[in-house]
Amino acid sequence: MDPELISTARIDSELADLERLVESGARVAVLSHQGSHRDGSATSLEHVTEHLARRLNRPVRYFPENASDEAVRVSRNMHPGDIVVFGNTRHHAGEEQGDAALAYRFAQLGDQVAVGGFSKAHRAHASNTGLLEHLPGFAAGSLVTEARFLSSWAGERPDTCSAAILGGRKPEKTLIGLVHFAETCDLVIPAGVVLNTVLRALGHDVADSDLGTKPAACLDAAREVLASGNARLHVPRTVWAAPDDGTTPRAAHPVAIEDGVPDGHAIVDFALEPWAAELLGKTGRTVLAGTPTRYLDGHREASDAILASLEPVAGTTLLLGGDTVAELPWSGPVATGGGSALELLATGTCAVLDALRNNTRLAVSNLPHDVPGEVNT
Ligand SMILES: Nc1ncnc2c1ncn2[C@@H]1O[C@H](COP(=O)(O)OP(=O)(O)O)[C@@H](O)[C@H]1O
Ligand SMILES: O=C(OP(=O)(O)O)[C@H](O)COP(=O)(O)O
Repeated sequence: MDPELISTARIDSELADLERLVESGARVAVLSHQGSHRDGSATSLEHVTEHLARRLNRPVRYFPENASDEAVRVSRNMHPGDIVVFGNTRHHAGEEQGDAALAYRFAQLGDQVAVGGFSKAHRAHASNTGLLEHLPGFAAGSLVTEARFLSSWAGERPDTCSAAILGGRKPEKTLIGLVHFAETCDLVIPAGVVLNTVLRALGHDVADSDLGTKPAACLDAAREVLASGNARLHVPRTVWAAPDDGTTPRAAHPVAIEDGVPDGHAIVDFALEPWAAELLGKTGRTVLAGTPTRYLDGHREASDAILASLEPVAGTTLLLGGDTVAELPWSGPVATGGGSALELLATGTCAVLDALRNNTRLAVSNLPHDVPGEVNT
């Protein structure tokens, strides 16, 4: 595997669709995302092209732009069966803002959209919902497969004991996951940044613990969940705190939560209470979204205890999310989307699925002639 690709699961889930398209004579312009314009983490996707070419056993070209006249020229010179990966959509500020002019430029690369990439189906971005304002589109097999698979996990199951473990760093784990599963599950185990937020909402000192990218909104959501009293929440008596950036496993030490996390320290792990481990072993359905601890940095106690309590059996346990699936040793059922899967489970839909439903009108009419103005790059 390419060392830059920690996990290829999300790319590989699109291979069958790409094969089907080229075999039917389509010219395939691939638009995909990684990182963010906001923090400068978006990089070239050339290494992805190499992986695709290897897996598809056919040439796949890379063109680093996607909204320029040159990119449109490249797309118009493609032949049936060609695949070109265009530049990372996150190089543009307008992508995550759902900028209409940028979406229009993306739409010049083709004449229909096959929407895959389930993991970003909850984002109303220029390259997914935006593009569907301008071109007729359809759900690629990868999107249909994940959405259909997850539908059996939606809703409540009063006939069985259910649990949710919510970890990781992204705010969706709190804003969607904690809020939703507190209503529908018998046991919720806050972990990762969700745990730090819940401990803070309970009035504990979490010192320099990571509170994610939307700390205020997540804190409000955690307070509401606690005030509702709906959920049986696991709150550990002991957490593991590490100084500095927590990357040295031996530097972590146990801290009684009542004593508060020492200054200059951050929570990196926690001790799963025996009653929760026992209950997890008896659940009929458990969802785990977000790595529970700083697993790759060697902080593994709670993650290992949780995984040891779970059965890797279809219909019983589901692991959700890019990093979660890539980081944890797990051979059971998974979904490649984290936030998108939580959104689908909580609301029954996602931004992209809604946009596809609205797009049927466009699919039978002519393409729009009104060209928005400036591209926001
Ligand atoms: N206590 C913690 N503090 C900071 N980061 C954490 C903590 N626990 C887990 N994490 C990090 O969360 C990351 C995964 O988060 P996230 O991106 O939300 O998951 P996913 O991609 O599966 O949706 C992991 O890389 C892990 O190191
Ligand atoms: O949310 C995502 O994955 P995740 O919820 O599994 O972390 C998608 O990769 C979307 O990426 P983004 O969070 O950069 O918009």
